[in-house]
Amino acid sequence: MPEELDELVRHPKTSRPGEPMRPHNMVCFGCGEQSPRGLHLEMFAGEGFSVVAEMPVEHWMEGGPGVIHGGILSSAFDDVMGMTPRLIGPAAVTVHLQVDFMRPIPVGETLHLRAEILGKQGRKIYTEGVAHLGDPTTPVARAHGIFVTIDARKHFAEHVERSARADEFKAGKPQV
Ligand SMILES: CCCCCCCC/C=C\CCCCCCCC(=O)SCCNC(=O)CCNC(=O)[C@H](O)C(C)(C)COP(=O)(O)OP(=O)(O)OC[C@H]1O[C@@H](n2cnc3c(N)ncnc32)[C@H](O)[C@@H]1OP(=O)(O)O
Repeated sequence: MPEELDELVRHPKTSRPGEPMRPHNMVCFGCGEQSPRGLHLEMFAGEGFSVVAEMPVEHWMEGGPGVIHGGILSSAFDDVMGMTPRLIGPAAVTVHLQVDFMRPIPVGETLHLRAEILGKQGRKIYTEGVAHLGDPTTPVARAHGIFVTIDARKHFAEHVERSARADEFKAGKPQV
């Protein structure tokens, strides 16, 4: 992370600590409640510049016998960490995601995820994610990611007609 960082300012309209964060797209694999095969993560604003979520580890998420698949864990981190830019304003997309798998994460447990903004420089937002199984002093995974702010309308303009919700988006309802 660079040494010279911008000041972080909470967006006046973002969720307050304890309040739900609005999904960025109802069919998002991570947080969309209408995603047919998604993680259906419900996220809440935490203290400071953080977002928290809980994810029950279900059988369909299995990778090694009885434990979570690494890609599912990475997806969960991507989405929870990807929600943090909303605390300060514009939408941002992942350009870099690094995951440390520290301990096995068994099926049947509930994964507690917390993501926070470490710093911002220009369009780049540096974030960290931590996951535990109920005891915050024993993390089972950690992630670091860089998100870059975008003009969402322009960024998705070329692809939006492939969306499961293309009609709504094209009708000018970017209400997500
Ligand atoms: C009409 C429709 C309306 C719809 C409205 C819907 C609203 C929805 C809202 C919000 C959605 C949020 C969704 C979150 C979902 C969870 C997160 C994901 O899974 S996202 C999916 C995976 N990610 C991507 O698909 C990005 C693919 N990448 C790109 O498209 C480009 O790289 C982009 C646009 C992000 C940046 O490209 P450039 O050309 O604009 O800018 P450059 O100069 O390349 O990068 C900007 C800065 O970032 C650094 N950078 C870029 N990549 C880097 C990297 N890999 N590592 C480190 N730094 C990197 C660069 O060095 C540069 O830094 P320096 O400003 O010069 O200091």
